[in-house]
Amino acid sequence: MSETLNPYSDISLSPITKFKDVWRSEAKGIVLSFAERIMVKSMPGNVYRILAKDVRSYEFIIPYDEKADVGEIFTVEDRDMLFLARVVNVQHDSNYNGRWDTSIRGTELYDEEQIFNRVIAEPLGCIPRDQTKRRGAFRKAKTIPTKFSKVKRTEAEEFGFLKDTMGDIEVGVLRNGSRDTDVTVALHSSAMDHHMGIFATTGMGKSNFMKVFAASCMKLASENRSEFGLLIVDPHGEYLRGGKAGKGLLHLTPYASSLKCYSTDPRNHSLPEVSELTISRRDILPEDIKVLHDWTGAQMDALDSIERIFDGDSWIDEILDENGKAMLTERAKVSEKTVDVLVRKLENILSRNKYIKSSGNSSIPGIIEGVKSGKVVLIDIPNLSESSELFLLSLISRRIMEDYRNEEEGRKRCMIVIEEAQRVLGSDSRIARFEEIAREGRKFGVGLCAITQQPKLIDRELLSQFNTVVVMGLADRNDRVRVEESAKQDLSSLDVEIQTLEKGEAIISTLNVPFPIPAKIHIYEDYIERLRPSAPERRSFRPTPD
Ligand SMILES: Nc1ncnc2c1ncn2[C@@H]1O[C@H](COP(=O)(O)OP(=O)(O)OP(=O)(O)O)[C@@H](O)[C@H]1O
Repeated sequence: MSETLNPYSDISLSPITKFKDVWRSEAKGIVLSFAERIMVKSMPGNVYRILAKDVRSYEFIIPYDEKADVGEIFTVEDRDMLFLARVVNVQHDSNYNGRWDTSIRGTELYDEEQIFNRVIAEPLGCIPRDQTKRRGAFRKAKTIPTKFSKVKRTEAEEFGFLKDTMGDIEVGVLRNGSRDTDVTVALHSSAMDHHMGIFATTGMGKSNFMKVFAASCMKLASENRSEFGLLIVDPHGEYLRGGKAGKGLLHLTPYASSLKCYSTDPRNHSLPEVSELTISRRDILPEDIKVLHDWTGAQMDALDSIERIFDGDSWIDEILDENGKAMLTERAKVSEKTVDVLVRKLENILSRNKYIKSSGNSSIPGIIEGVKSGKVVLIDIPNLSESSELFLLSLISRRIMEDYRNEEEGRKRCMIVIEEAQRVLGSDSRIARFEEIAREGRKFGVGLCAITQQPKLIDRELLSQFNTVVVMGLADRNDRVRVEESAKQDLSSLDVEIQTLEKGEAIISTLNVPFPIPAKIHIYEDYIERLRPSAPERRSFRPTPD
């Protein structure tokens, strides 16, 4: 049942009521009653009054023709305390106690003085009025603001306390409803080995987010402030030079020294910033190639036997040789037919993945060195199959984990980006390597950044290991529920807001910030312009003209 705005039953002043008349009256110098003043004070500067309801939900009303956006943050002023609350819903409401009077009033269907919008807002916390800039002053609200406290749209300076809680990896600005503020939103490097999930329906801005994130990491590395290296394996070839309209990481020329690129695309090999990707046969273990095919049970057993019988450095050469084949049949009792199929498949893999070389240098030591020194390492593999992508990602991740298991002074932590993460962290499609990193990577300083359009397919328990969640618009209810269930901060009340997010808008739940932050992610192309020093630098990579 809707609550009448006029709390004084003995005064027959109808709610939003007579606003305009009363406002005019005061302007004319007519003395108003206390209740009338409450109404009047709700008008200028869009100040409202809190009406209800409890510690978990506030309600106030605004004129029927005024807007409040889901996600917008309002401040409730209660003497020396400010309570912040975020709009979770807006409803049509009236003083007709739920029964709409539809008789014609003049030319209208309703009496406009009796109708209003009821705003439902979720408390975020409270802060002493004189400490809005002080670190740690903001805390959860354990009580409700006094009834009829003033409510108004939160001003930029009241977000001052948030500036202190932000981290070092800039990704966007704080969004207040649909309005962007000038408060920078930045993630904490220290939270990155606690894993990060980027969840969004297709086209909502995941790749743009990753490029902005990588650009900030490159900036930190160039300033010697990077705390972790970032590994990106890009099967779409969009991060290096950019896509059709967008720009790539190579365009961030001032920080190019913090980017290490490897590519399988010969067109990129002439660029001095890019090395040709080569993987040596010696780098590969039988377990690595398991992701490259749908092997039968017998073939899987044979691969396990190879691991036991042959030397890890030379097993590919040995198995391609007649003596090696014979050894496998004799010592591991693998049937000749299975050995033949296995060898044929292996030859097939080698001919399709030309970056696997029988001799020469491997890129892997350089990749690991790049990550350990806190750089962004980009592995550009356009036109390779999905299985080749997973093979490379899995192989490099294994080598990183092997390295990171040993203590090493001065080494930076590492974050591995996985696109379409449901393929490797799914309830039905897990790859042991990534499951292992999700569960225990943080012990060794290795974190995952899982990007997916379908978080509902990610294993529930693995998802709960993700301490930073960036949600960018999820149309599917099951996807939202899965993310809301596993996020460390309560996102359930933000369901409507998540459904209404536009491209590039996000809700970020992460460690060290007091509530899930509504953000507008920078557009990469604009952001790198901002990062560019005014004096142009001479670099060998010449971006193609726009
Ligand atoms: N922060 C942003 N602000 C404004 N527009 C954005 C933003 N991020 C992305 N967009 C718009 O959305 C489009 C799609 O972005 P992007 O390619 O990053 O989405 P995606 O989620 O990675 O898509 P896909 O799932 O198809 O790979 C961009 O071309 C751009 O027009």
